[in-house]
Amino acid sequence: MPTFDICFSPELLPLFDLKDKVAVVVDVLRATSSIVTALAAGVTHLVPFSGLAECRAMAAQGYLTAAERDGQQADGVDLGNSPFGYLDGAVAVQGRAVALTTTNGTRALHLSAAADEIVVGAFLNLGAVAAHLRQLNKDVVVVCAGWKGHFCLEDTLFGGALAARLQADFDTTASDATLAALDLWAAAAPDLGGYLLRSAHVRRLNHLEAHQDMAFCIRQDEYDLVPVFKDGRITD
Ligand SMILES: O=C(O)[C@H](CS(=O)(=O)O)OP(=O)(O)O
Repeated sequence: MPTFDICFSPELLPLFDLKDKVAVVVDVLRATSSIVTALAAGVTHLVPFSGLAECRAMAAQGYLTAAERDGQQADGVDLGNSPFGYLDGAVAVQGRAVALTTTNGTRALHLSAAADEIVVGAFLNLGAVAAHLRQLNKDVVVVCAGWKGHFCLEDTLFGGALAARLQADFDTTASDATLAALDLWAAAAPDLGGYLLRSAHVRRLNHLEAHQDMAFCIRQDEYDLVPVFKDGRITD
């Protein structure tokens, strides 16, 4: 049986050997939820950047630019980090490519480069990711983007939810991280929204008046797509 492990923060990635494994990068609030939503809304592909300047420069190549720092949309770009940016019609996204940089999510994607395949996970595409992993039948590491290197509840809960769906097909008992995430998921699942109200990121989003984002990002199985980060691009 393939193994299922969880890396609670990108800072812990040096302890993991991603070679020959599938990395599922997750940043529920909000980068990977926005990536999944962008592709569902008709974006052709996304290119994640670490730096703002490189991201902004992609406008010259016809890209829409999406950039966020500390939760706020950066100056001089088309979109921020809210999934609603791809849904509300203020910017026409259908058929466009997007250059993206965020505080935590794009960093986690780049730091997972050693993996055999890098999958973008969110509650929004939880079932599609689970089905894809079952099909690949390889060892999995969920890479939680966390917040500026710190552990965060929402990404860990995604790891627990994914482990719960894969318990019959993967060894989810070998790592304490997975066992802890499964327990956390069991505690939170009956009222995920209520549970997450206590989390630091939800408090940050509420402070930024991005109240609807959490409610949207915790919807499960909203989209049946599996974004993969390969050769610098994220495509479905
Ligand atoms: O925009 C977000 O949700 C975060 C930034 S912060 O944690 O709110 O400062 O970025 P992400 O890369 O999606 O974690």
